[in-house]
Order: sequence, then C-alpha cells, then structure tokens
Amino acid sequence: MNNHVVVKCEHLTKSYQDGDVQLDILNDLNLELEAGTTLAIVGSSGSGKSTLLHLLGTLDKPNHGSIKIKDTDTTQLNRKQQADFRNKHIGFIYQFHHLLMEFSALENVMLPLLIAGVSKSDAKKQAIAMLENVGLSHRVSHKPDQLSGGERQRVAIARALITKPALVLADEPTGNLDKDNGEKIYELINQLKVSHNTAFVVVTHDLALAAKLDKTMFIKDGKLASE
Ligand SMILES: Nc1ncnc2c1ncn2[C@@H]1O[C@H](COP(=O)(O)OP(=O)(O)OP(=O)(O)O)[C@@H](O)[C@H]1O
Repeated sequence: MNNHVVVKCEHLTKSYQDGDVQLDILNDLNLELEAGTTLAIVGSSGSGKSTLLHLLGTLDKPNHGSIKIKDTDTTQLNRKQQADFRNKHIGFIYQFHHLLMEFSALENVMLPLLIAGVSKSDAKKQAIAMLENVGLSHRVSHKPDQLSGGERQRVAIARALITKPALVLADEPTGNLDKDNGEKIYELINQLKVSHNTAFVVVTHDLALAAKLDKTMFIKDGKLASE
C-alpha cells in the first residue's frame, strides 16, 4: 500500500439481522483516504454513517471485505489486538465531549498518554503543547464545567490527537455547538490535519460544514459516492 494511504476499505459489507429480515446497511463499499486529508461523510438518517465509523474504528467487524489502516487489515485482528491497534492509531471525537468532569483540561488530555505508559512529566509537557495547538493555553486548569461548549470540544479534540493517531474519526463533532463555534471546530480540524498529518473522517448532517473539508462523500444504498 502507498505510504501515504492511511485507510483503504475494499468490498465492505455490513448487515444486521432483524428477526427473519436481513438489513443490508453497507454493500460493497470502497474507500481510500490519504494522510493529512479530511473527508466528510453525509447521508440520510439510517444510511449507515455510524456503522461505517464503527467499522473503521475497529469497534465492530464487517460481514465481508477488508479494512486496511496503515497496512494492517484490522478485520483480521482479534479483540485484544483490535483494542491495542485502536489505542495506538485511532482517535475518536463524539458529539458529546465525554471528558472526565472531575479532571482539569490538562489532566483529561494527559490521560491517554499516561495509559500508554508515558511518564507524568512528559505527558504534561505534551498535553500543554497540544492544548496550545487547539487554542486553549489559557484554560489548562479549568474543569469541563468551567469551560464553554466549544472549549470542551477543543479539549476533546486535543485528547483525541495527543497520541498522534494516523486516523481520527468524528461523529457529528459540532452537533452540540452553535454555527460560529461549529465553524471554528472545522477550521481547527483543517489546521490539525496539516500540523499533525492526520486523516480525519467526519460524519455530519451539515453540508456547509462538510464543504470546509477536503472531500465530501455521500453514503447511499450502502455505498459511498462523490455526488
Ligand atoms: N446493532 C444493530 N442491530 C440492528 N440494526 C442496527 C444495528 N445498528 C444499526 N442498525 C440499523 O442500521 C441502520 C444504519 O444505522 P446507523 O446508525 O449507521 O445510521 P446513521 O447513518 O448513522 O444514522 P443517523 O444519521 O440517524 O445517526 C439503521 O437502520 C439502524 O437501525
């Protein structure tokens, strides 16, 4: 695989069994994404956007097809290997920030590094630098309930990127924010894809926000299309 290709999905199929009925959600879906690029995925409710993110995030397995992330076919890994792979190479951003409320912004961002075995002093240095990257150097000691919604989401983004994942998956990351703050988060994503060479896959309902990213793809009838 080309060094710059971070994600390559081939012939992905995902079905759910609902009683006697088989629901085919993804049907022979293909996707390729290079380092440092941002992809918006748009589609109607129930079209399979979250299903695709779960597969990319190694949180679920397809019925058929391969998902190569940085040259590893993650569908061939067992659960433990998938969890290790996920911790090393994939970052997640959700609609709701999922920060730990009793910890400061700094501690929340340090946590993935501490879990990965980085020393406390190094984790602190890196987390301060990352919070600076997302424009929050003046908020490091604040706890989540002392931050605005946009600031909380910036902390969540800093936490997702602190381990330098090759791929970041975001499910409606600005769903809880007003228009201005939503736009600022997309600007931040565009900044971080360059500074960190990260590939982002962002699910959104908002076509105007999707247009801020490098590519928009529509999910329909289980497949991705550019138009
Ligand atoms: N575990 C499951 N078992 C059965 N059906 C499921 C399961 N998970 C999802 N589905 C169905 O698969 C379809 C796709 O769901 P998914 O959450 O991927 O859609 P989505 O595009 O993210 O929708 P939304 O925009 O509403 O969040 C839906 O019809 C959903 O009901």
